[in-house]
Amino acid sequence: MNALSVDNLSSGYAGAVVLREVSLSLAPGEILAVLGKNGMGKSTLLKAVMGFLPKMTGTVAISGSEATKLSPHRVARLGVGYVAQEKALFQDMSVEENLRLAVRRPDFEAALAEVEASFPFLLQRLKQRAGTLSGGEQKMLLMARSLATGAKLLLIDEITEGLQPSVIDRLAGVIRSARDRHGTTMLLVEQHLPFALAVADRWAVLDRGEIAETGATSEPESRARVLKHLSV
Ligand SMILES: Nc1ncnc2c1ncn2[C@@H]1O[C@H](COP(=O)(O)OP(=O)(O)OP(=O)(O)O)[C@@H](O)[C@H]1O
Repeated sequence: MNALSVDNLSSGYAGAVVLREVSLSLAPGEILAVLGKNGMGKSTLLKAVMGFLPKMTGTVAISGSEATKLSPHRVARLGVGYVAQEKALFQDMSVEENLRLAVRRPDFEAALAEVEASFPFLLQRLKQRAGTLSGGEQKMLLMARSLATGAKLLLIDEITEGLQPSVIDRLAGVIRSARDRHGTTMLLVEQHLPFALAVADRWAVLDRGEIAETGATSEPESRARVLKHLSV
């Protein structure tokens, strides 16, 4: 059974159709990178799957459960985490409070172990107010927090934006390791092509709200095939 199945999904904003009959599926533990130029509908896809936007037509199923009409809260309860700047941190709360609020499991120690495995520097910052972390550090906390929740499916929107190259490399390792240890399935929207190709198993290019092309990242011609769509 697929961890995520999206079938013929169309969605958008008050009268404007952005996604047009998008279909994709992810097997459990699979990582799919969605690429494309600015404004092609990548973030819209994640928002529609998460339930922030109305689905005009089509269906979404999460681990076989029908999720097309569910609110974000109910989608989250199916084990889905949404990692995006706009659903970001509680700026006035400490790093620890941010983790405690997101991680509802009783064993907070296990969550801290997950943080240590991803970005250990955060353990020295538990009492610091999240809003006083640097932009890059906030992104690392966002990612560490999502992994610590134990979500089965993560929807990750441009996590690399604004991060320095060494942190991007570390993040790639963190994501692959989390997938290998927990079998987390991930749908990630990315602008950073080398990161996307290093982390994902498969890629899909969105062009004006439609899936234009897909491939496996193991295929040597992947980079050239994606770049063809990204040139202005
Ligand atoms: N709240 C909104 N109301 C109306 N239109 C919107 C809204 N949010 C996004 N759009 C439009 O939907 C289209 C797709 O936007 P989306 O953010 O999904 O693109 P994207 O592929 O993620 O782009 P980028 O790489 O620039 O982040 C754009 O034309 C955008 O202007």
